[in-house]
Amino acid sequence: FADLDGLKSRQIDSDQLYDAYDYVIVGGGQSGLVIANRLSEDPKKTVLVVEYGYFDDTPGQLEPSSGSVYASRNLFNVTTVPQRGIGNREGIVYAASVVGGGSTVNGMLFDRGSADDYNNWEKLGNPGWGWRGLLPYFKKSSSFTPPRADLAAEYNITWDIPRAYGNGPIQSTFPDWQWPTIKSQWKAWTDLGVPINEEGAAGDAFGAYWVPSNVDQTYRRSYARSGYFEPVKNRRNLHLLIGHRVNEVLFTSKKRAEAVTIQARGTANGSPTKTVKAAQEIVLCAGWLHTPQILQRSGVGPKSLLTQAGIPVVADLPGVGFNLQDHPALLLIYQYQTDLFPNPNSLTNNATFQAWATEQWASRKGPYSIGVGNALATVPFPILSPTYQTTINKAKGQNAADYLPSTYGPQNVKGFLKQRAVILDSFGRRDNGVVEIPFLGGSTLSLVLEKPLSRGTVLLNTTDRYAEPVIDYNTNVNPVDTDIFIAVIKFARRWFQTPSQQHLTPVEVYPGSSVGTDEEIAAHSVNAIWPSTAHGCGTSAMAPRDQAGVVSPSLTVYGVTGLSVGDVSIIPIIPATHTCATVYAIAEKAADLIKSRYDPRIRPAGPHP
Ligand SMILES: Cc1cc2nc3c(=O)[nH]c(=O)nc-3n(C[C@H](O)[C@H](O)[C@H](O)COP(=O)(O)OP(=O)(O)OC[C@H]3O[C@@H](n4cnc5c(N)ncnc54)[C@H](O)[C@@H]3O)c2cc1C
Repeated sequence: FADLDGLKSRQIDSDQLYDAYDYVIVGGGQSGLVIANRLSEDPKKTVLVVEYGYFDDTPGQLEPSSGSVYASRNLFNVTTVPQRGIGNREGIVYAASVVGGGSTVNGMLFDRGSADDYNNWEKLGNPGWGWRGLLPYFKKSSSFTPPRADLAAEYNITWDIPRAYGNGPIQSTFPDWQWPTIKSQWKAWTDLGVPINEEGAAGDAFGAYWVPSNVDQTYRRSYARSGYFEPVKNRRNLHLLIGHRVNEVLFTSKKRAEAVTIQARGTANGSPTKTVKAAQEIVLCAGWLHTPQILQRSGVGPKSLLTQAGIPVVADLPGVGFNLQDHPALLLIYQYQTDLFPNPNSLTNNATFQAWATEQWASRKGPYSIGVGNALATVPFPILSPTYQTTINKAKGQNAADYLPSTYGPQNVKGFLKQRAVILDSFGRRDNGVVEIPFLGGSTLSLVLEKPLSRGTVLLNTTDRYAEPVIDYNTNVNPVDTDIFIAVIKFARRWFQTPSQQHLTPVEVYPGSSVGTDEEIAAHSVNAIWPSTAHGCGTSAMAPRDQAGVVSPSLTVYGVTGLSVGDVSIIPIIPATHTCATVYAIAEKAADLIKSRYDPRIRPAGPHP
């Protein structure tokens, strides 16, 4: 950050705010900074970004080895309501509050969903949002540098740059290190009939595949701030106001979004606010948790909720804050009794190895470059379980409303049924996964549910609209989700017992042999599942309006003008991937769509209506 002062020159005080900008972007997180960069490319357009968080310049934040330590200062301090599907436990909530948002704090695993996942979005009635419509934006946002040739050869690390990457600002590569045990783990997937794919990021994110980290070539975080914000620090037409919260969007009598109200962070609710106008558009990028909250606070949301909160209804949109999805997960812990040396535990239980690793890292080499790992198995249902068809039939036979929150009205149920139809098609496919199993050479596995049927809500606190919203993931309420957890635990146990892993002598530690039957696994899951792997999405979904959609395929909010959403909350169905790369593609596409509204010469890339 040699040029940090230059970077921060785009940062303004609230008394430097103009009265009006062409574009006002709410949230300077991951998507907000992408869109700010693209919209300010035209020096004649003025752009304001309002961000609640601050800059975080802590070096540890930028290293892969800090990837799993999520600093609380960069996250909103929120939790869920008791989750009835997991024994009334409260769930941890991950929502970033820092310049760069989730891209500043995340685990830097940089993967994409399968082509089928995005094609499902298009099938819901969102032309232009299938794999072909998004690939140009995946490419535009990212670039890839191959790893060391000897490491790639030894571990058979594969990639395909022409099919997957462009010259985009977010850099990605593989670390300088792999744990030897991972070789047997790769073979174990083949033992189980899981296909190995050369390049997951080319639409083939199913089976087992290598995934780069979003780091530069010295293994430092490559994120929205470094990739999209620092390079535009000299643009006079771009302002960033940090440490401020947008409270509401204000509408004209003709329902045109014309301004936002802004309050300094740390001041009491109800304190004076500043009002800033947008001549062209207000773009909400406040993330899955706060984009719906701002909409609801502004009178755009389910009428019954708004009425209860005493907020005049501008547009009755039952989907705002509904359709909440994430990837719930649980742990399976084994011990390799005859483990290879070194292994991931060597960093904590072997002082000599640790000292060597620290010395290596001083020259940006060795195990500390590895972060959260770089290999995933995203397992299709027909490979995961011989009874997958029974589960599909069970889901088809369900009365959907029985498992949705009681606040879901007819439009919400209709939207869910449309989703369910395409998801169940994907359940039967071999080119899309229902669970994800990350592996890196260790013997603790997170087993992650990729296509949950349970849906939750983010609802305005009706007695204090400026307090954090009420979050309910509704985790594990649909019994189909439990069935898939049962299947993945059994499958992962088989994986440890494959011939390829026997020389490591794997022994199960948790949950252990007392959890064997399906009933026992289901009961265990209730106590073991956590609701979120930080992939919250869906709360301002892109879908037809009569299916509880909040935004159109152009990302404009239904029922009003001058207002759009460009962040993770527009995702209609959670893809089987960590969401960061997808959010870059969404934000790049959002920027093109916004520009094209005001400049007919600009055509969004890919097929589009
Ligand atoms: C801890 C964590 C770990 C993750 N790990 C991974 C990973 O390894 N790989 C991966 O692919 N994905 C990961 N993700 C997910 C991914 O990073 C997010 O999906 C993505 O960053 C979301 O981008 P966004 O722009 O929608 O929201 P964000 O980046 O969260 O941006 C929203 C911004 O809006 C601001 N804001 C909120 N309310 C207001 C308001 N009222 N006024 C002004 N500003 C406001 C917030 O402070 C925030 O900066 C992780 C996420 C988290 C939080």
